[in-house]
Amino acid sequence: MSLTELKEQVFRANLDLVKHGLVTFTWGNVSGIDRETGLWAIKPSGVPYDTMKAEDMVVLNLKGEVVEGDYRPSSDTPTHLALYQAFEDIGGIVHTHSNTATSWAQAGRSIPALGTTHADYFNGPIPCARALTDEEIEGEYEWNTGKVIIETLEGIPPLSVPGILVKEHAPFAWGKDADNAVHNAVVIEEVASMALKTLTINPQVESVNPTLLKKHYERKHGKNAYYGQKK
Ligand SMILES: O=C(CO)[C@@H](O)[C@@H](O)COP(=O)(O)O
Repeated sequence: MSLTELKEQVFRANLDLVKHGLVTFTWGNVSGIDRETGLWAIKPSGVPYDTMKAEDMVVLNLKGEVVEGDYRPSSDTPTHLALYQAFEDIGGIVHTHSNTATSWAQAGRSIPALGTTHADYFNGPIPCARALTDEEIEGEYEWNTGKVIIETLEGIPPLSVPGILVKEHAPFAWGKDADNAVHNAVVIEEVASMALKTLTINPQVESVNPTLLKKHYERKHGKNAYYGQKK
């Protein structure tokens, strides 16, 4: 993929956050990586979405060095870098402050899998990573945010649970590319909202039947997936 194509793809994915109502002002970012070259692009920090252009995307390598771009990259760049370094399967990352998912994060609660909408995308609860310590906040804060995400995902294949909440902060989502990561960020907000309503209507609900969770997850993502059309 050319750098122009990568920047265009990441730019469009960032605009999709606006289209899906996942960002207020500049509160979010999307990145995407070309695994063949190890180069990745992320939106510039604090640039309004309505004036941002594809050529404003900042390109970095997997050491975190900027290789192209006139702007300062997203403030969350070290978090994205930590995740790309740790998880070779992921090709795109999204961070938002979408309302309901952020409310779960602020409450420090994982989002339980309560039904098939959730199970179609997440093979289990959407975990809530711990809050950062004072030392982690005062040190390399954004890098340490990546570190607590990686710590929370230990033993979980990242594409089977393509997103997480960070306590006192907000959601992060990922996917096979930038578009897929945005798709998963939309799903996180939707299932966060549904779970909140479900538990408001009936606080006794605990979890979807695990057999139903497995069926729905595997029919979309399993070895013998049959949802949708053959590629
Ligand atoms: O988390 C926050 C703010 O709390 C940031 O992710 C958000 O404002 C987006 O910042 P950038 O414009 O990507 O630097």
